[in-house]
Amino acid sequence: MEAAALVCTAALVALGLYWFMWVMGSAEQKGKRAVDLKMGSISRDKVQDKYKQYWSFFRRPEEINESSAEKEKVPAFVDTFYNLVTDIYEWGWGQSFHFSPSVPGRSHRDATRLHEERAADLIGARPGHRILDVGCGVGGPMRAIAAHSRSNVVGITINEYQVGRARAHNRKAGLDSLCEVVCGNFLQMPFPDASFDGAYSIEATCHAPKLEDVYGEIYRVLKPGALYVSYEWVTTPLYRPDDPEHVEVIQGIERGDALPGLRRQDEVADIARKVGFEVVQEEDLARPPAGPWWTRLQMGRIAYWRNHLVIKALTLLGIAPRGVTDVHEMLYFTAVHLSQGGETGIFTPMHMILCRKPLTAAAAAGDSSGAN
Ligand SMILES: C=C(CC[C@@H](C)[C@H]1CC[C@H]2C3=CC[C@H]4[C@H](C)[C@@H](O)CC[C@]4(C)[C@H]3CC[C@]12C)C(C)C
Ligand SMILES: C[S@@+](CC[C@H](N)C(=O)[O-])C[C@H]1O[C@@H](n2cnc3c(N)ncnc32)[C@H](O)[C@@H]1O
Repeated sequence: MEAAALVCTAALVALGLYWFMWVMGSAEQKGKRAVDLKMGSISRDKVQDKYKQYWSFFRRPEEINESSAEKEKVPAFVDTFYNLVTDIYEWGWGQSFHFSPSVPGRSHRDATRLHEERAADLIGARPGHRILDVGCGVGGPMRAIAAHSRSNVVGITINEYQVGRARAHNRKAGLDSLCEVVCGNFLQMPFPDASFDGAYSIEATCHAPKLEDVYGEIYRVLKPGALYVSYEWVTTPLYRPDDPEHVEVIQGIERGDALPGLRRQDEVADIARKVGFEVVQEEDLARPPAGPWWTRLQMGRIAYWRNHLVIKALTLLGIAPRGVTDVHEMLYFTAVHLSQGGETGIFTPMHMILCRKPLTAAAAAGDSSGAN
């Protein structure tokens, strides 16, 4: 009898562990399981070192912009960052690596899709168009936009591992005839001049040390008359650089998100005009009546602790590589800083700017008008 009870208890514990670690996947989607957490293209034994290198580079984000040698290193460290975080993002957030305003009565998944479709509508994407996705991640937005507009979307990301993930997801979704993914640097894109009918970037250009460099490249590859929309990460006018608490929050966001210094909201349109764009519309999509984007991060507190335990256990069992716990801990603090940035209103991840490449070069040279 005692032996039977022991066997039953052992079976229950084993079942519980299996459920906790293998079945209970992400907070949002069951696309990625904890046991499949890799660290991109980094080999298992290098994860901890790579994380340390990343952290020592981005620990003092304010210093990166002071030296051009440091600025040049940014894309390589951003690539390392996405090797470290891509699987954790997919596991704990889903295939769209961005925020969206919450929509009462709708799921996060719906709110995410609506935010993505809005970008497609703003640039008038339609069947037959060739649209560029600047910094495409694993392609969540690309698939939503291709399915919504039936346009052909070409995504570019600096991270090879994301290219593989995005292509696999595209195939699985049956959208590989509309979606293409290229590995490359958006500061020097491998596309001919005037080869796209439209472009968008969702929470990606914040990784560029100089916004004019990426905007200049997007301008180059767009056809005259084509539209470009971006959801930008910026500090708002409520941010006070002389308030140590504000500085702590903003630097926390920069460190944990591989950002070489956040820009101010009022800088973005000037930069777009500087490279030749006409600014058609500009709006912080996080402002009321939009629902708060940061509550999704806060509601996940219990999920973070569960995830932390799962990752710790998998590391102890030798299933997840050493270093994953450090990356996960960094992300936890990033989430705290992001939600403080949202609550205080000093930061927004969705400052929307809609730009047009003028039809003629003369119009581009002559444009110094403001947004209309
Ligand atoms: C645009 C960027 C990324 C934005 C977001 C998609 C990510 C920013 C912070 C990430 C996360 C923080 C906490 C993680 C949590 C500890 C873990 O258990 C599960 C995943 C997180 C929720 C993770 C998910 C993605 C983010 C919200 C930047 C990089 C420009
Ligand atoms: C936060 S993710 C957003 C991904 C996608 N837009 C989404 O919303 O799911 C930022 C993306 O920008 C890409 N990126 C950052 N710097 C880049 C660069 N210099 N060249 C190309 N891609 C870059 C990253 O690889 C990543 O795919």
